[in-house]
Amino acid sequence: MHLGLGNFFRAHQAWYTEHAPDAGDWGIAAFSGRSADLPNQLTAQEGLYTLITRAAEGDRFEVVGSLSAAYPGGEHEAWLDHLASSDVAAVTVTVTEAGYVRSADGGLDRDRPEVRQDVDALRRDLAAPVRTTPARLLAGFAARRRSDAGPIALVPCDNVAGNGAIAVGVVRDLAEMVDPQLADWCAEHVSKVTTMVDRITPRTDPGDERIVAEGPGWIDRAPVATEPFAEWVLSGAFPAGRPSWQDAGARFSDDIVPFEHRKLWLLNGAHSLLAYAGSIRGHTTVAEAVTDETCRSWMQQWWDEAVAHLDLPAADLQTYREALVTRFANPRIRHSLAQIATDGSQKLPERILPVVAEERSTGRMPEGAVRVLAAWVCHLRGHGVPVADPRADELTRRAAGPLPDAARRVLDTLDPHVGADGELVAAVAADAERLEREAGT
Ligand SMILES: NC(=O)c1ccc[n+]([C@@H]2O[C@H](COP(=O)([O-])OP(=O)(O)OC[C@H]3O[C@@H](n4cnc5c(N)ncnc54)[C@H](O)[C@@H]3O)[C@@H](O)[C@H]2O)c1
Ligand SMILES: O=P(O)(O)OC[C@@H](O)[C@@H](O)[C@H](O)[C@H](O)CO
Repeated sequence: MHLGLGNFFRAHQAWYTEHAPDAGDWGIAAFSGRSADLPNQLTAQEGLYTLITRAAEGDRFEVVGSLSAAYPGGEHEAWLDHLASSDVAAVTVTVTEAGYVRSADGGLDRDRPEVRQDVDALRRDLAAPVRTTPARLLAGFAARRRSDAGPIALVPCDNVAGNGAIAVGVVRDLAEMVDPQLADWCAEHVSKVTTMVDRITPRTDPGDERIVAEGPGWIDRAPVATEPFAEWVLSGAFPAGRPSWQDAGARFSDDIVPFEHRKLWLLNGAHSLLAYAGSIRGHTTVAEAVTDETCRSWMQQWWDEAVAHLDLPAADLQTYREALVTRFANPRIRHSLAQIATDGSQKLPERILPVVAEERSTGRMPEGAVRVLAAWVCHLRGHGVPVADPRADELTRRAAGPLPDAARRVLDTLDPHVGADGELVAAVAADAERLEREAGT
């Protein structure tokens, strides 16, 4: 099963399943977050869709057939029925960083109104409709317990370090509020799988339907375009089995941390830098921003700081950096900076702050990281692409007004230690002033 039926899942987990040699033994029932458009369209196409692999030299087309059913998120009964079946061995999840509804301490944000509503609903009836991801998972596991369908693997595929522990943790936090015995059942039956996922997959371009019609000649109302590169590293047990993803290129590792950090800091960190600083400089896509010499030098500066804290061979990291420049510069992938800039409050703690903490603990001022934070502050002050963030109101309020104080108020929301670091705040404020000056405001 999958929760978070969107473009990335279709280009990544569904594609790995399609390419596993035992693909014929498996199928995926996928549920959207809420919207019905994509699941309904996919159902009308019998779950089939075109994956366009978009290289700089041209497109390759393939029909992916691993999706056996697609449901709007609201179809809660179907969700429970599937999870209650012993045929289901694993549930993969892509619901964005914000979808895990965590508080600053990393656990479930118990005070969020939607979490409170779900707790009340589940206390009344474990099969009641619920909205948040932790509650949907918990309700599904309760249905599985009722039907005695056995263990299952929980496989989050969002860009968050330690995503396995995070997903299991928010479900456990919720279970303890709803039914402690269910928490015990989950501890015994839900296997935590941690993953590093990578494949740049932007929103579908409106012209892609026509490209598919004119290329292979298929009528497809839901194609998805992605880059040629794909990587999946997993760590954890699958007690009820899984497709042979390793034969489709996935890697299983007991030590996933260096891979997670390499990807989140180098790829996603650079993406965030380009999204905020690049859009302030007038760019709209990653490919445009990365051809700007200034943005590129800022990116290299950030990478120099980040790689110093990665426990991987230097030559591998250099190769990875060079490949990233090529991937970002792919002129045929239109990855909008506005899409990447969303939810900065959830992303920057993953992508930038671990390096800031390491650097500051040695007394250094990481100028590359400072620039990312400064560009985010400017973004919250109205520069570059518009703000879209679950905490947008609070953040834009904090970011308004004279700069050193505004920067401190904003950084405080990411991590109170960061907000309390006077030298860092001053450096971010000075950089933000510079960026605003250069942007002509
Ligand atoms: N697109 C990429 O290049 C890429 C690469 C690696 C990882 N990812 C991960 O996958 C996630 C989804 O990316 P996508 O490109 O598929 O996006 P998308 O917008 O195409 O699909 C996202 C899906 O998640 C659901 N969703 C969104 N917010 C939710 C929430 N708060 N609670 C529950 N469901 C929610 C949506 O309804 C939709 O079904 C990213 O946030 C990221 O963590 C994406
Ligand atoms: O998907 P998000 O919103 O977490 O982040 C935007 C991009 O940085 C991200 O999607 C990358 O393209 C992806 O992580 C590449 O594997």
